Amino acid sequence: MQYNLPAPHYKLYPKKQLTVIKAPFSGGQGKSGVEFGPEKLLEFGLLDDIKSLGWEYTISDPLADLDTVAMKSNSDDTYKNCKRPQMVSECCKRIYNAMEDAYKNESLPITIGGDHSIGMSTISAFINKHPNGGIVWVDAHADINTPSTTESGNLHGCPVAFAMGLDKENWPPHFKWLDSLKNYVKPSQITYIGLRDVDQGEKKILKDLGITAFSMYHVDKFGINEVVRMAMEAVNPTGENPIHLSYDVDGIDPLYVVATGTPVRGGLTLREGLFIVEEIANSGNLASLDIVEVNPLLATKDIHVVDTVNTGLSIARCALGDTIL
Ligand SMILES: NC(=[NH2+])NCCC[C@H](N)C(=O)O
Ligand SMILES: [Mn+2]
Ligand SMILES: [Mn+2]
Repeated sequence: MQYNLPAPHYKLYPKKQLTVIKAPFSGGQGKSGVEFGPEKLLEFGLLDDIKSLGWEYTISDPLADLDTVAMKSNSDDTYKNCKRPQMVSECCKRIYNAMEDAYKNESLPITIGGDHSIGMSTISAFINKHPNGGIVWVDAHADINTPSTTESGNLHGCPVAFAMGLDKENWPPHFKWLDSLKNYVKPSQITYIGLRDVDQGEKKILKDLGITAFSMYHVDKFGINEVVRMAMEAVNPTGENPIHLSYDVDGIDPLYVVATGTPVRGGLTLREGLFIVEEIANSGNLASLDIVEVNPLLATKDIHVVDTVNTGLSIARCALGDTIL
């Protein structure tokens, strides 16, 4: 006997077409290796997984002609506290355009990183395509520092603030293109799951703006099923609006995801992490997906790379309709 449960479906993509956007990018933080994330996900079989779930794919490689190594070593590329704004801006603009093209072709964009600074483009592109959409951001971190609050100066800790237009007076001038977009993400349009390392300045922003956020405490208190239900209700009260899922693999506990730049203990179990994705697939509203912060160089043992990359692949498969039964 099997219970009749909701199943994955895709209201926005009846033709089951998707675009893999490669974002081999590490300029939003200091460690090297996260630029090899996309390559590893592909090497471990992302495209076969996609095909076997009945999707057709195209690949978009918007950074292909950039010398990101040279860009990263350019020591002039700082603005006030922010590290590498020119590089981050140039790469993010290209990823924004790649997202826009995918949406235009009715092809589900899956952006594979690379560090999470690219989230500023993916959630901006999403909200400009779907002004009533909702964003679910799975992460140990809130990534909502502004140029004024960031302590590290790493822009992968700031993408949400940029996409919301916060602290514009202090933006590096390179981010003009983002400023000229029609829509910013509104506080009611984003929710977090998995938080456990939030900076003081970020806590104040979350509180002041009234952003719905579910930390690991909430997951323990209510259970993942209820947290996902509340999160979906917060950003998509009618249940009809498109959803963007921005998935930082460090949302999942470092027991499963070792090879990532800013691991924090006490995270989601692998199953909790995948359940979030399954529920979004079951809603029928998935519009786009990011999988970021896989850093294959940050592992002392091969098995750690295997675990981390396979976690990334599992996220992709759950999003695309894989089910256990
Ligand atoms: N995408 C990430 N892994 N972000 C980590 C951010 C850590 C810290 N809050 C910072 O702003 O530097
Ligand atoms: Mn994170
Ligand atoms: Mn993140």
